[in-house]
Amino acid sequence: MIGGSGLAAGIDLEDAQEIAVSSPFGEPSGPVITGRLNGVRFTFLARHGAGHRIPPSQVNYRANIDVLKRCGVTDLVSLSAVGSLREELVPGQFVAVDQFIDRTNSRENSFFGPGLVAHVSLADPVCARLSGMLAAAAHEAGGQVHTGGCYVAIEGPQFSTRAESRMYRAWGADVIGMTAMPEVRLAREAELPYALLAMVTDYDCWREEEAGVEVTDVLSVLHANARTARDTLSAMALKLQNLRDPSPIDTALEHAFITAPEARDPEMISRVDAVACRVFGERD
Ligand SMILES: CSC[C@H]1O[C@H](OP(=O)(O)O)[C@H](O)[C@@H]1O
Ligand SMILES: Nc1ncnc2[nH]cnc12
Repeated sequence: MIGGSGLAAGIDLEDAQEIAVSSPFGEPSGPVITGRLNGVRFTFLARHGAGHRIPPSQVNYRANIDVLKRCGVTDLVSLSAVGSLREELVPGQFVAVDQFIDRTNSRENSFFGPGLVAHVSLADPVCARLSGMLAAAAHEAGGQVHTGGCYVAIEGPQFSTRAESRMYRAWGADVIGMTAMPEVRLAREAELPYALLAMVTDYDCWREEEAGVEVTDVLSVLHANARTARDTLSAMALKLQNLRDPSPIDTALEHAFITAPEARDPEMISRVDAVACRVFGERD
C-alpha cells in the first residue's frame, strides 16, 4: 500500500514493525511498516515521507517500488488526492482510476535502460480485479465511488493554469494529480498488479467563476474523509486472500526484454534483482 497526501500518518496495522529497507535505486520515501490488517499481511509506505517532506518530482518512485517488491509485496494499492475535471466527480467522492495520461517530464520512469532494454505493455495499466475490490471496499466503507476514470499526471509542484485544466478536460482526463506516474509504469515493470483509489479533493481551476485550488482546500477534504479511507482499507483486507489466483501481470516481463542475452549488462541485471527476480533469479 502506498499512501499519498491523505495517509501521511500511516495506517493502523496489527503487530506493526517499521523496517528500513535499502534499494539499489537509492533512498525510498522512508521505512516501510509491515503488519496485518484483518489477518492479511500489509506493507505500507508513505509516498511523501513522514510529515510530507518530499515533493512529487523528488519522490524516488523506483526505490519505493523496489523496496516493496523486496519485502515480498504481491499486489499494490495506492491512495491519492486528485482534482476533479468533471462536474459529476464531486469533492469527497472516490474514483477507481483505470487509465492515465502522463504529463510528467523529469522523473526516472523505468527500472531498465542501456544494456537491459525492456518494453512492457501498459495498455491496461490497472489490475481490474484489484481495482474492483478497492471500489467495492470504498463503497462498503460509505464512500461514493465512480468506477473507471482517466488520471492526468502533471509534473507540479504548481497546480495547473486554467488553460491547461481546460485542455486536460478536452483530452478526456477525469481527474488530475502529480504522483501516479511513473508509479503505474514501475509497478507493471515490477510485475505488481496495481490499483489506484483517488479521493477527489477539489475542482482544480477549470470552473471559470471559481477560484483555483489551494492546498488548504485539499487538506480539508482529506481530513473530512480520512475515516472513510481507513475503513476502505479495512474492508479491502477482508476481500483479499493470503494466497490469490495468478494474474497475467505476474509475468508482465515475460516477453519484454529485447536486448540480446550476450549484450546484457551484468550490472543492470544485478540492479533489478528484486523487481525482475522471477526472470533473472535472486542475487547471491
Ligand atoms: C496536497 S495537494 C497536491 C499533492 O496531493 C497529491 O498527492 P498524492 O497523489 O500523493 O495523494 C498530488 O499528487 C500532489 O502531490
Ligand atoms: N487540482 C489538483 N491538481 C494536481 N494535484 C492535485 N492533488 C489534489 N488536487 C490536485
